[in-house]
Amino acid sequence: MTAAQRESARQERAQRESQENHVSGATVWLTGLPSAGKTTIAYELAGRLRAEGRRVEVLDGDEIRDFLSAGLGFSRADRHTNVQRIGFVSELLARNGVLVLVPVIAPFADSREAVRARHQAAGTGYVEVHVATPVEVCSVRDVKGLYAKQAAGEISGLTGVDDPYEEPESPDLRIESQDQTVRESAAALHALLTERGLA
Ligand SMILES: Nc1ncnc2c1ncn2[C@@H]1O[C@H](COP(=O)(O)OS(=O)(=O)O)[C@@H](OP(=O)(O)O)[C@H]1O
Ligand SMILES: Nc1ncnc2c1ncn2[C@@H]1O[C@H](COP(=O)(O)OP(=O)(O)O)[C@@H](O)[C@H]1O
Repeated sequence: MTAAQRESARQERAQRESQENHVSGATVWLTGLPSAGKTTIAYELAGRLRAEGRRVEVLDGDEIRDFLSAGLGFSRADRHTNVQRIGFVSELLARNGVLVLVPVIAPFADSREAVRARHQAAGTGYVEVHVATPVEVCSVRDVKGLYAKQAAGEISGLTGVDDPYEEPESPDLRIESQDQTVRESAAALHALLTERGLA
């Protein structure tokens, strides 16, 4: 079997599995700067969805970097590899009826597009959420002290400061977390998922 035939067979299998699963899973990717609120919103929403009886997983960026992406750094190539690995696992789970919340920076548009294309080819739902908290707010929150470390010259290559963040041009939802509570942010995303028949 050629590589093209293998890829075509893989896509057919993925589409068949997606159709056979009666509960529609999807990947919900929350992209944004460090301290934007991605993780907090993901866990708040996951709690609400689980209480409603939905199968949910959160693919937390930090956990992934401890296991699936252990050894990867923050170069452009490593971030791309990290995002593709997460996208691969997420699509597998989503295809099998799980609603997968992915609070991962994913700073490069081409990396995000490759993940979206993989979902599209398999017929698996994909929702992009830009947690669009401005860097001025993120750097005050500074949950992990990274902005302070960058300012002190202890680290470099911090997304949004001295490393690129390519904003999504047309996300399915943009959350301005600086203007609302965590519950309100999670509720906005819950409303979108309900509208799309995913929650
Ligand atoms: N240089 C640099 N730039 C950006 N982020 C950094 C960096 N060093 C460490 N961290 C912390 O790593 C956390 C996980 O990153 P991600 O896997 O989400 O990033 S990426 O999509 O691969 O770019 C990410 O988690 P969040 O703060 O939850 O976004 C950061 O806290
Ligand atoms: N509307 C909101 N949505 C999400 N987080 C918020 C909001 N308002 C304030 N925060 C706070 O911002 C911080 C975001 O941290 P975190 O979720 O770890 O960000 P990220 O995962 O994007 O790095 C938390 O301390 C959270 O309580």
